[in-house]
Amino acid sequence: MPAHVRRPMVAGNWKMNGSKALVSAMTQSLSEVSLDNVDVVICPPMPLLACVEPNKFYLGAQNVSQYDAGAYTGESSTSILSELNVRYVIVGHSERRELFAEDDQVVVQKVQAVLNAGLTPIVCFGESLKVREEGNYLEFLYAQVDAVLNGIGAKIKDCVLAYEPIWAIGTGNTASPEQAQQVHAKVREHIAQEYTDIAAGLTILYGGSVNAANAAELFSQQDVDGGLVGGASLKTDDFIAICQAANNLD
Ligand SMILES: O=C[C@H](O)COP(=O)(O)O
Repeated sequence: MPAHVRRPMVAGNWKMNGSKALVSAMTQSLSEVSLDNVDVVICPPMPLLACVEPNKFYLGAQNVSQYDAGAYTGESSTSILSELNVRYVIVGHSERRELFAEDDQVVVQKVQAVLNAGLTPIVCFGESLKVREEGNYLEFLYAQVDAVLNGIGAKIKDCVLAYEPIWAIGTGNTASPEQAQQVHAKVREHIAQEYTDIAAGLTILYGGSVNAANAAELFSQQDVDGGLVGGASLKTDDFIAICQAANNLD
């Protein structure tokens, strides 16, 4: 059985960090390495999107409005993002869900808006430490995924998924490769119950304290198709090492 049937992806989520200088440094560093076997996505803060000229990587946004246009102060639409060469949009990150009260309904609306614009949502799901310790985390995760499936059906094939256990985000407490693989395989199986062929081809990223030292082992898991990287995506050398780990998979 081939170890990896899906093309790997590494997406760097800068969150509310970075600068024009980091855009230049990252663009330069990525231009100097060969990453032919991985899709690399950089997701800087919204205002920096306009400074990026994607070269050997794709551009991603960390958020988008669910509305098309109009009186929505502070929001950005899919059409504006498209003009800035954005190809991917992170939707449903736990920080958006928790800090900005985005529930499943809003997540679905945003996923629909992104798909309607011809862009690719990176749809995040993940459980808290409490839910994990209570033991029913798979049911919790299935419910998050089902909310999206119920909203978009077979269009799930045009999405990237990202499993981000909240307890692993920014904590250094990375999920073990076995923990990541278990969830990825179970979620893929869950989706396969209705969408067998789509599930097999679906890219499912892992996010939560991915770093240059642990990336290769995480990405070598059969159902882990790459990473959604926070803190380590702000350091050019570390981020490139993570991209190379995905690029160099068997
Ligand atoms: O979107 C990225 C994740 O929240 C992971 O962040 P982290 O790599 O800093 O743990």
